[in-house]
Amino acid sequence: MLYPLMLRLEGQPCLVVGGGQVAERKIESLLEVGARVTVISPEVTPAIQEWVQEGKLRSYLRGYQEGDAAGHFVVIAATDVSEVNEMVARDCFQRNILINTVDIPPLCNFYVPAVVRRGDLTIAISTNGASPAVAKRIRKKMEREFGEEYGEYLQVMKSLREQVLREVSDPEMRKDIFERLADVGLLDCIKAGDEQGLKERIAQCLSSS
Ligand SMILES: C[C@@]1(CC(=O)O)c2cc3[nH]c(cc4nc(cc5[nH]c(cc(n2)[C@H]1CCC(=O)O)[C@@](C)(CC(=O)O)[C@@H]5CCC(=O)O)C(CC(=O)O)=C4CCC(=O)O)c(CCC(=O)O)c3CC(=O)O
Ligand SMILES: NC(=O)C1=CN([C@@H]2O[C@H](COP(=O)(O)OP(=O)(O)OC[C@H]3O[C@@H](n4cnc5c(N)ncnc54)[C@H](O)[C@@H]3O)[C@@H](O)[C@H]2O)C=CC1
Repeated sequence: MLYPLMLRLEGQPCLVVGGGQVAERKIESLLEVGARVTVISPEVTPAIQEWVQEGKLRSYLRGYQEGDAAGHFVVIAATDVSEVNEMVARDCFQRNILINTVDIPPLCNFYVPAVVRRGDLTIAISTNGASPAVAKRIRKKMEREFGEEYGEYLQVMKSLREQVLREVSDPEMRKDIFERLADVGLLDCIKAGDEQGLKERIAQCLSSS
């Protein structure tokens, strides 16, 4: 069984070995969260080439050499040559580096989940490696269920939470208010563009404290 984590990778050195379709997908998700990405691969896809030209990542256009993984926080071994991916994984296990080996699940100490993002909301889906295709399908289903309104909803909830943390000193009372706010249908108001209803419901929750 896997332990789910949300990692803060901003500014962290991450290495992707290989520059094909799978590497491209993993690089894109690393760049999205502000990781400092290096790619090592004799050849890269046009999209990766473009990111390099835009200065979004560093590239070494050559094969992986033993020890290249050293000094990285996260490494993704994404070549189409299993022996190379195995060497990368070995380097990482020796150094306690987080390693995702795209073609050999037992040589991963983490898997990449399918992800839905709506502002501060992140939904990560994993099938424990049983079926990435199913993870993708569930991701698409969740994308339909959790619309863009969740971004605004969580912004509202976040600022209300900050306000309550500032203004209400009793933790029990705060907890009650947060649960009422989460329960009172603010999402529906946002979805319907009902500003008035939103204000009324918030006021109701805050005043009955
Ligand atoms: C173990 C894991 C390691 C890791 O990569 O982290 C892994 C391993 C492997 N994937 C393979 C194949 C495919 N992977 C995808 C897609 C995704 N794979 C992702 C994650 C993971 N894949 C991890 C487990 C995640 C979990 O726990 O569920 C996703 C979620 C995240 C991402 O990669 O960004 C992303 C969907 C993102 C999205 O759309 O939302 C598709 C579908 C497609 O490409 O359209 C196919 C073809 C269909 C199929 O095989 O199901 C193969 C066999 C290759 C071969 O046939 O040889 C292996 C190796 C093996 O299983 O041995
Ligand atoms: N985990 C996942 O999500 C998935 C994994 N896979 C697996 O991922 C592997 C890679 O798939 P693709 O990206 O489609 O392959 P690809 O053929 O598009 O890319 C392979 C890349 O590896 C590079 N490479 C080859 N030898 C290298 C070396 N010695 N050092 C550094 N880079 C080297 C090549 O230059 C190329 O850029 C496949 O073998 C497949 O088993 C496939 C689909 C999904």
